Amino acid sequence: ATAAQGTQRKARAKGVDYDVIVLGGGFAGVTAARDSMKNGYKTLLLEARDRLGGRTWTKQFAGHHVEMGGTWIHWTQPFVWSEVQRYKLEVEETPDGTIDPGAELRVLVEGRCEVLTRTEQLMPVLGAINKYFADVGQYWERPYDAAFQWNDLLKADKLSAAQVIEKMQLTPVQRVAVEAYAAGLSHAPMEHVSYLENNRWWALPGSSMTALHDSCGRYRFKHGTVNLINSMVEDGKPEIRLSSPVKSVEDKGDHVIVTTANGERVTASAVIVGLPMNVVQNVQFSPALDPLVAEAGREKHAGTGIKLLIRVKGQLAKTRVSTVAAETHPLPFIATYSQAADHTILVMFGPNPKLIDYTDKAAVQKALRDYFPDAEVEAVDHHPWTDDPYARGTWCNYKPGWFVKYYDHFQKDRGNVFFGQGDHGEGWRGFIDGAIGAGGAAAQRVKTKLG
Ligand SMILES: Cc1cc2nc3c(=O)[nH]c(=O)nc-3n(C[C@H](O)[C@H](O)[C@H](O)COP(=O)(O)OP(=O)(O)OC[C@H]3O[C@@H](n4cnc5c(N)ncnc54)[C@H](O)[C@@H]3O)c2cc1C
Repeated sequence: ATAAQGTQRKARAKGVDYDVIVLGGGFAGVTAARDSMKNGYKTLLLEARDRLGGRTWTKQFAGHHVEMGGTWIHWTQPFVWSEVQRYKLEVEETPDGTIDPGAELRVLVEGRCEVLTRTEQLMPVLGAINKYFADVGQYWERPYDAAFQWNDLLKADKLSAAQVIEKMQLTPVQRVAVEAYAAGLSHAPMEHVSYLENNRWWALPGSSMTALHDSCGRYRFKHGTVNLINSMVEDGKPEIRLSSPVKSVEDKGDHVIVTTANGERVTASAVIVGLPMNVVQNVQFSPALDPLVAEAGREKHAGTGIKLLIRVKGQLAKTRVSTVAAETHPLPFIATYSQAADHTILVMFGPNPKLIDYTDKAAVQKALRDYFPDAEVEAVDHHPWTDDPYARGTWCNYKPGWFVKYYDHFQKDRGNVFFGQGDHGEGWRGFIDGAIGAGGAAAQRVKTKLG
């Protein structure tokens, strides 16, 4: 991303360096910084890494540009889609990523690989997945308004995916598919998967499997998520300091002092926090963070899995193909990411990044051969998001019991410190869309405060 011209502007209040300082340069922070500049404020964005984008990262892998983190977007996601329209960004389709009639589904079950191709083989699996989500209307008639059915949410808050699936009458094949599906949405082991969170995803695009797959696995930025990050930066031109991890934030009442680990000290009238839920407590806030916000960060949201990119020789099947297995298998959910004449890029989502050494091509090939006996793995890559000190997790999903425990404590502004974190909020929380929404809303609240 380009650095900027924010320095040319003067802060409005006397005695401060900036009107607004934004912490974190993911989609939430970049949106907040762009909007603050557009609102007329001298704005500084402080980012710990040497790049912007946070949990999105467009990178080269085995001859393709790929996304190591957040990837798919859709027009049912209002904030990101308005950016796509605003900057006229191109999107491209993913060749696969769906389990629907017409595709081939390989299921590892009871030590064998079942290949489901015909509609009558696939329908019972799709039916079971539909059944898993059958209660959605009871909880999420309005997925942007948790308060609307709050009492119903509280009743189901403690339910894990594992508990719900346990009570369903399923064939072994159906069970594997439903479990892989629930764990795939949450990027977490089954007992950490909140049934309510799974249902929220189902409700958001319109409570159908086609709509869910289209919104979470079909369309992506043709020139990468970095294309939108760069468009926002060029548009807003905030001042940006990379490699500047924030250490402390002190609200003095009429100004806020921000100190970085490099020892820089900058002041502003307002601060917008765009940090991930799982690391926000590493910054020392004065006054202190709400203890429950810090506790949630230490406990960590459910998203702790791995997204692995695998380049394999040739094509694995004649049709579109996806695979599912139990969560104890190293590769429990695979779809096609890109195709070329002589190779295929697969994307794999699993709940446990430590199950095998995912940097080891041979280990990945061995596991892949459970589905495709002749598969030849040419390259693998992933980013260890859960070990990454500036993320400590993948996409945000609440654990069972979190609505009761934490919901009322998230996203509460305090004094001159405003919380615009993509891991919080209503609707597509935990997505690129939710981050843009949260950052934009925080910038708007700052505008109301500063005038
Ligand atoms: C593997 C994976 C797959 C995903 N798939 C999708 C998908 O397909 N579609 C989708 O919409 N979403 C997806 N997501 C989720 C999406 O990427 C995130 O929800 C979104 O990018 C979060 O944006 P954010 O700005 O809230 O947080 P982040 O992107 O994490 O940004 C926070 C920033 O704060 C910085 N930071 C942390 N600590 C400090 C500090 N002390 N000082 C300064 N800066 C700091 C971080 O370096 C980071 O840049 C996926 C995420 C992952 C990891």
